[in-house]
Amino acid sequence: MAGKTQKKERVGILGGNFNPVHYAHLIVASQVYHQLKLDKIYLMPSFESPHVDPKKTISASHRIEMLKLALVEDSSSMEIETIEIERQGKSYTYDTMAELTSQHPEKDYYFIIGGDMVDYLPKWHRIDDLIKIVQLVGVNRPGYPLTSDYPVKWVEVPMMDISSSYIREKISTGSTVDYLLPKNVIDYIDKKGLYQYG
Ligand SMILES: Nc1ncnc2c1ncn2[C@@H]1O[C@H](COP(=O)(O)OP(=O)(O)OP(=O)(O)O)[C@@H](O)[C@H]1O
Ligand SMILES: O=C(O)c1ccc[n+]([C@@H]2O[C@H](COP(=O)([O-])O)[C@@H](O)[C@H]2O)c1
Repeated sequence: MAGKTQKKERVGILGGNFNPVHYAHLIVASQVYHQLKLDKIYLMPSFESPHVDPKKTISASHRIEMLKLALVEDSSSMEIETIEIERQGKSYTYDTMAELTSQHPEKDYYFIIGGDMVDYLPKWHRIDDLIKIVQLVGVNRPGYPLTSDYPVKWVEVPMMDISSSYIREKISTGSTVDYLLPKNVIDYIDKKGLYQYG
């Protein structure tokens, strides 16, 4: 229609290793989706998170399977973005978001990070370019302050001291992880014998 500007779609991206996905990831994604009134949220598994030892990460196919299981009940607001898995190599967020923003100029991107990650922003690859193409969204995480020298939009989520490393450690010592992640993901981990040895 002449003279009418199309409203840009507002898309949130929660990047991570998801090794494995847990309820804090899902709650963070859902809270940001609702509080910022976004149109969609993508959970984006990294092939190799820049600050994570690749030896401690299981295969991308297992991580994607677990994400699919976690989203079976909510595929309307949340989806999986596999661009970094397909690209392989180190998953630098600037590289990914530059590719996505040039493929989708009709979208505005909100890149979500937990409070623990905010501290590391000065070390991120091309951070000064990244903040020109996405809006960073920070969510609180127990033990981390809600401040940054970068333009971070803060969203308050219920505090949850849950992490993938805690879950991996509990599984390797035979302790329960019930209610920390979806039951169908726990069943998958059991069936495939994942994380048994730390
Ligand atoms: N409990 C939590 N509260 C807030 N943010 C979280 C929480 N757990 C993870 N996140 C955020 O989700 C994103 C993806 O996290 P990631 O997949 O690395 O999980 P993790 O639980 O931090 O893993 P690990 O314990 O292996 O480091 C990151 O931005 C991280 O800060
Ligand atoms: O681009 C970077 O330099 C960079 C450095 C650290 C982390 N990231 C991204 O931040 C997200 C969360 O990282 P992590 O280590 O918690 O999996 C994930 O998408 C990573 O690719 C990106």
